[in-house]
Order: sequence, then structure tokens, then C-alpha cells
Amino acid sequence: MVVQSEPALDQFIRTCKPSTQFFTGIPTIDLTHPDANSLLVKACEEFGFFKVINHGIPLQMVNELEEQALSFFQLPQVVKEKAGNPRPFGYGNKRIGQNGDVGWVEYLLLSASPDFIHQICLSLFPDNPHVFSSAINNYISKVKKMGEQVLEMMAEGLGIEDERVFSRLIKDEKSDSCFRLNHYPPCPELELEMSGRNLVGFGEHTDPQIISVLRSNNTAGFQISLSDGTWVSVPPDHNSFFINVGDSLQVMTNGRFKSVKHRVFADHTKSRISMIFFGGPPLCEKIAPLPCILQGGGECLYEEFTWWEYKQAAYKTRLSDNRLGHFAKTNTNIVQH
Ligand SMILES: C=C1C[C@]23C[C@@]1(O)CC[C@H]2[C@@]12CC[C@H](O)[C@@](C)(C(=O)O1)[C@H]2[C@@H]3C(=O)O
Ligand SMILES: O=C(O)CCC(=O)C(=O)O
Ligand SMILES: [Fe+2]
Repeated sequence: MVVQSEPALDQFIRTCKPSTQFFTGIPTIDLTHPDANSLLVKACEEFGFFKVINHGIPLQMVNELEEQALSFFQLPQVVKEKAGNPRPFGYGNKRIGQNGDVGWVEYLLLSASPDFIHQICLSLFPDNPHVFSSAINNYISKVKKMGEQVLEMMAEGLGIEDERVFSRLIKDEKSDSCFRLNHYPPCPELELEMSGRNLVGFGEHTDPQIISVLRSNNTAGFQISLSDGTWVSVPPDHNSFFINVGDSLQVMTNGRFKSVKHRVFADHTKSRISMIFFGGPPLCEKIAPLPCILQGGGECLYEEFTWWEYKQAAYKTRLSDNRLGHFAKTNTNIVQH
């Protein structure tokens, strides 16, 4: 067994313009609002990111998972490691992916399948796997439904006849969706903000899947990149969900929806916990700009690929790489913000 040493603290530090102010322009979509469909489309075109309220997800269930996640991350390292190596699924600490990225974060990365989750919980807690596995599985089943609803509203907002054109990919029993619990411990050794230095929790990247549904506790640190390339801090809201457009949805909408670049800075006093459902298509699914979108005019920007092909290529890249570049048609000039 190869035992990797901990990355040194200076590997997590980035000097950035201090952005202590929160951005107030994040679109907030009330899912029960009569204009929600078109507002969703607008948010996906402008930001590839929005906040969802009136989502119908019981907060008690969300809080239950947060409590369970906190207890998990408080366990001794040797116990957490019983979840196995995070490549492909398991417990990871400070190393993200397999290409040298590091972050001030520990995490549990799981396939979203209930049986798989139960098996991992059984390895972690052989005497009582149910408390943790039910908390995760109940949460995923609700958040997945909400993600599907949002995808159907997006399709309607785009005027697509088949409202299930996006959601069917996540609904499919072979959907390759995953789930991640992230814990960014505080780092009191560093008085970061004071000196314009930041501790990178999760470096800048886009999510490869269709959509990501994110919920965090009330600790700040999440940032998105706007279309002009400026980074802004997203005000945390533990009662709401944030949705990211992923690379695959950008491709299906032929670049109309933007796969949002985002990152997380860790705090020096408060810990941050986040839980993210990544809705991905079945591995054999062909991803390409939808014919109904192309009918509206404009050249086709992407080559067709299967999700398996995209995943293979994506998982060879570093976090901040532009993964879609590889599948862009060569005669086009796509800017990834
Ligand atoms: C550096 C990497 C980590 C990642 C796989 C990759 O090679 C590039 C994409 C990364 C990402 C970002 C969104 C999700 O957190 C994730 C699970 C995914 O599907 O793509 C991670 C991958 C990971 O942590 O393994
Ligand atoms: O932890 C967060 O808030 C976001 C992390 C993230 O972007 C990811 O896991 O892909
Ligand atoms: Fe992400």
C-alpha cells in the first residue's frame, strides 16, 4: 500500500483580491411562481447558476443529514477510511481527483445508488449501517426529484415539446449520478482574509454532469465566476438549494445554458459542510446539442459523445481544465467563462 504524505499548507493558499462582500445578484427562483420556467431559463443563460426556494424539501430531513455528516467527519481517520478510496467512490482527504489537485477539504464521494450507499455504510458501521444510509438515501431521493422537476421546468421554459428531454436522463435507472458530502475544516493557523490570502477548499472547476444540486450550512466560501470572468461570493443559505448547470447541459443546449465555473474557499474559523447531488446520464447515453435547439438557428458547437467517453476524458483532467474544449467543433470559438 502506498501511503501519501499530507500536502503542505502553502499548496492551498491563493492570493486573490479580497471579496468580503456578497454578490446580491444571484437569481432566486421560487419554484411555485407562475413565471418560474422562463426565470430558470434566464438564470441558466446568464449565470448557469441559481438559488431555489419553495422547493418542497423537508428541512428536517436536510438537517438530519447534516448532523449525520458532521458526526461522520468527526470520526477518527481510520474509521472514515473504511469507506475506501475515493477513486472511484469512498473517503478522500485533501486530494481531489487523481491528477494532483489538492483542497482544504475532506469528503465522502458516493454513487447515488441506494444499494451502493447501503454497502458503504455497512463497511463503515457494520453494527448499524441504517442511520447513515437512510439519512443519505432519503435526502438523495428528494433532491433528485426536485432536480428532475427543475429540468422539466427548464425544458418547458425553452419551449421544448418533450418536457422530459433532460429529466429522463436522471430518471433512468441506469443514470450515472453521484453524491458528495464535503467538509471544509476551519484553518485557524491562517489569518487569511486580513492579508488577501485565501485557503482553497475546492479549486475552480465546472461540473461535468447535467445539473448539480447543492446545499450547504451557513458558512460562506462558495464563489461563482460571472460571464465577464469576475469571481463573486455567493451568500450562503442553509434553507435553500443552489443549482449549477453542468457541462452536459451546456452541450445539450448548444451553449445556450452556461456550465458555471465555481470554487470554494475555506474559512479560518468556521467549518463548512456541503452536500451535492450530481445528476448524470446513463454511461451509454449520447450527449449532443438537441435538434430542437439547433432548429432555432446557429451552428452546432459540439461533437456528439457518450457520457462514458466524456467521463473518461474528464477524469484525466485537472480540476481547472476546460473539459469541453476537447469536444468543441474545431471551426467554432467557444469561450468558457
Ligand atoms: C480533478 C478532478 C476531480 C473530479 C474529476 C476530475 O478529474 C475533474 C472533474 C472533478 C469533478 C468536479 C465535480 C464533482 O465534484 C466530481 C465528483 C465530478 O464528477 O467531476 C469531481 C471529480 C472527483 O472529485 O473525482
Ligand atoms: O462544497 C461545495 O460547496 C462545492 C463543491 C463542488 O463544487 C464539488 O464538489 O463539485
Ligand atoms: Fe463543483
